[in-house]
Amino acid sequence: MLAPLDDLLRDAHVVALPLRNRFRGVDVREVLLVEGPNGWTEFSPFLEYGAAEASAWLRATIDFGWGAGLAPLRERVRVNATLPAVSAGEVPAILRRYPGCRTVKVKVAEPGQTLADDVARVGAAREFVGAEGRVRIDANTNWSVDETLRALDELAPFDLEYVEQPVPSVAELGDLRRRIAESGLGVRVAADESVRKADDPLAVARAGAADLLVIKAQPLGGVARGLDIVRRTGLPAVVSSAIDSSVGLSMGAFLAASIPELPHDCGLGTAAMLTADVTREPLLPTDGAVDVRRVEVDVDLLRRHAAPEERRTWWFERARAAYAHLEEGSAPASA
Ligand SMILES: O=C(O)CCC(=O)C1=CC=C[C@@H](O)[C@@H]1C(=O)O
Ligand SMILES: [Mg+2]
Repeated sequence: MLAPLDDLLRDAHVVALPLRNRFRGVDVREVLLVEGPNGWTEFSPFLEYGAAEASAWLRATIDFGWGAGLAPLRERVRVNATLPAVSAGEVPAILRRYPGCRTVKVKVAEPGQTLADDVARVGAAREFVGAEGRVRIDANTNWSVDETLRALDELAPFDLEYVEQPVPSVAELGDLRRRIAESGLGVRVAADESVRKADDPLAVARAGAADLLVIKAQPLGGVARGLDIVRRTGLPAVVSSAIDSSVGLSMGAFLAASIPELPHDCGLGTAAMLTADVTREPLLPTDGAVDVRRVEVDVDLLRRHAAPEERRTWWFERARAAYAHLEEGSAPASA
């Protein structure tokens, strides 16, 4: 049962949170926040997403604010550091914002950069975490299978934990996985966009095209739906953020806490990427982990970081269009 839209939007706030470093082309993260009976919840699909895709995010928003919720299996979730496509020299200062984290996820294949830039950045990350640390890379579908194999060969000295969605399609992921096995490169393949942007989030697992899944709470329709995908695929899962405020990160933390086994650290440390947040107690990584807790939004911070009125109007219209999809029941299967 959907909460009435007016209930949803009546006291909603839209804030603009600047990032410390550009990430996925974003310098300022706009999010809509609203308080439901369960506590604060977030609606923050990336700006370029249409109403159909955004409807899965809105389903998550409603569920986290008004839904039944799941009892967490743990109070803390180990998280990785997230490294944007910065120069090797900037790496230590950024990674020091993730105290106690033993895993680093490195953005690679940034448009306009070279493989040499990626090798230098990954090398700096491996140096920072040491031999016991874990290093993973995320190319966000920007490579071909051949480019991925070449990159993995160049990056072999850094002993990668896994490569996240280097190529666009399920078929290419499957082809890459087979060729990695043949080559003896020994790098696992994680699916991300092939889960959260697919009409059928289970297809990549059914195709045997990934060793593990990146699971994001808002894009997949919330905690219960995210857990259902993990259960139905039987694959190891890494719960990762959508560069949300601490409110959306809290949703991700509850999802991570609902999954019985977490063999890889989760991508939920991204409050450290924000120069501002909406709570006096942001969900920042400490001792390599984040709390599984709801966050108390601070009214003064909402006011200080409020987006301009025209942006609030844009977000309200966006929520209405996404809600219309939910009401028509035409939300994508993954929602
Ligand atoms: O997984 C992490 O370490 C942080 C989250 C993260 O990397 C992402 C969040 C949202 C969209 C993408 O830019 C990116 C990803 O592809 O996983
Ligand atoms: Mg990814």
